Amino acid sequence: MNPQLARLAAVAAQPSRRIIGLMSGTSLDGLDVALCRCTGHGASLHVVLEQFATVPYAADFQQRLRAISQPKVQLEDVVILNAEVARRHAAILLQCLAEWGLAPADVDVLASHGQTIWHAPRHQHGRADFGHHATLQIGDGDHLARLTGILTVSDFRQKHVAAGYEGAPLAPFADELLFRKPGVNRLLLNLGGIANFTLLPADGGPAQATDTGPGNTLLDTVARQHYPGLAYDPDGQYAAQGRPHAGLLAALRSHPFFTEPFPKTTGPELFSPAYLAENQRQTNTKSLSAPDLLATLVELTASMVAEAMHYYLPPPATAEVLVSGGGAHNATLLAALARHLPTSHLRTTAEAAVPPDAKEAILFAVLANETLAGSPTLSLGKISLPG
Ligand SMILES: Nc1ncnc2c1ncn2[C@@H]1O[C@H](COP(=O)(O)OP(=O)(O)OP(=O)(O)O)[C@@H](O)[C@H]1O
Ligand SMILES: CC(=O)N[C@H]1[C@@H]2OC[C@@H](O2)[C@@H](O)[C@@H]1O[C@H](C)C(=O)O
Repeated sequence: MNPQLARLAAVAAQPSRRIIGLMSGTSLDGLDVALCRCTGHGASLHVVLEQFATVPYAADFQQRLRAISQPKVQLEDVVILNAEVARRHAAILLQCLAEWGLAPADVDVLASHGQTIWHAPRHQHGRADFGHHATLQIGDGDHLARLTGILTVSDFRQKHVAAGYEGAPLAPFADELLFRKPGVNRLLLNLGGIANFTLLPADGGPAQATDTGPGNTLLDTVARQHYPGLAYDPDGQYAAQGRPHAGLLAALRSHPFFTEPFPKTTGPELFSPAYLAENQRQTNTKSLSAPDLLATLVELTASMVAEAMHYYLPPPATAEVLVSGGGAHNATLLAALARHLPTSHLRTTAEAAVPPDAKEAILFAVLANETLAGSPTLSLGKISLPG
């Protein structure tokens, strides 16, 4: 037997595994690296976050990732970035390990999401010649395994798509294991580039999950355009100085995504700078001040989260809302959510001992753990041997 297969079987049979989750999300801000100790699996899973870092991308690399997530690109650029994302992620990971005083041999498994460059659920591509969902993440797992020497599980979304789902959100698989609290409606709200949530019903019913629309992606676009040198609106301070523009908000809310049935997923392909610019053109709001624009977008994100939540949990039902993702730092966005969800209790996932910035990277560590050690009904991801 190939000794690497024996090692794979041994890691899968261990009572616990040290797994590094890597997540690069739709905000393109950097790579989240979560070193997790995963003990057990399924209902008996216990996860301890041993280390966490977000390593920001250099501006030029960020710009190239943004440029590749466009409808028309040079195929060669995609091919090269597939290898380059993996190489950069491997270098970042090795750097983190060195800073944490660890060697690759101290880690059992690498769980890598890669970078989504295009997400095409059926409702979004609408093609008559292909009636299925599709999505593409780059940053190849074989490169990661070879460059780090660590057994790698990657490309988690394709099996979900093959099974007839949209490839996202994958969060409910881990949210179920990490956050279920009997007798309480728990809503795990992730405010990344795109906003998505998992509802874990109080009655023990199945987890429900959906994307709700933009999270920070358009807020970041406006911050970058109007405040040179800023990547986002720090703590929502500029949005707090503005007032939502009712006409623009109504136009933004008229996007067909918002009338698609739940559950649904999307990406920055749809909620792009072009969508914002076109709605500003139609509503004569091109000269709206940056604070007013930001306030309008905060209102869009918050109202769409509330609308989706109320679809699954009509008032007066209440929920404990546990927020994660970078949007958890945007005080203006959190205040808008609190206004739209007056009967719910808004907290961050820190409430359940999961740091909000680390949650998505932990998710992929959990998914890899389940693939290796858990039930065969949830074996997402491809396995790459390092040799
Ligand atoms: N201090 C802060 N104030 C306001 N916003 C912030 C702050 N810190 C981070 N953010 C926002 O969070 C974003 C990054 O969030 P996160 O890393 O959760 O997104 P992501 O994982 O890339 O997205 P997704 O979950 O959609 O894939 C930043 O682009 C910014 O908009
Ligand atoms: C296709 C894709 O990359 N989707 C991401 C994105 O970022 C947030 C939201 O849209 C969510 O649906 C998903 O990520 C999380 C980790 C998920 O799958 O649960």
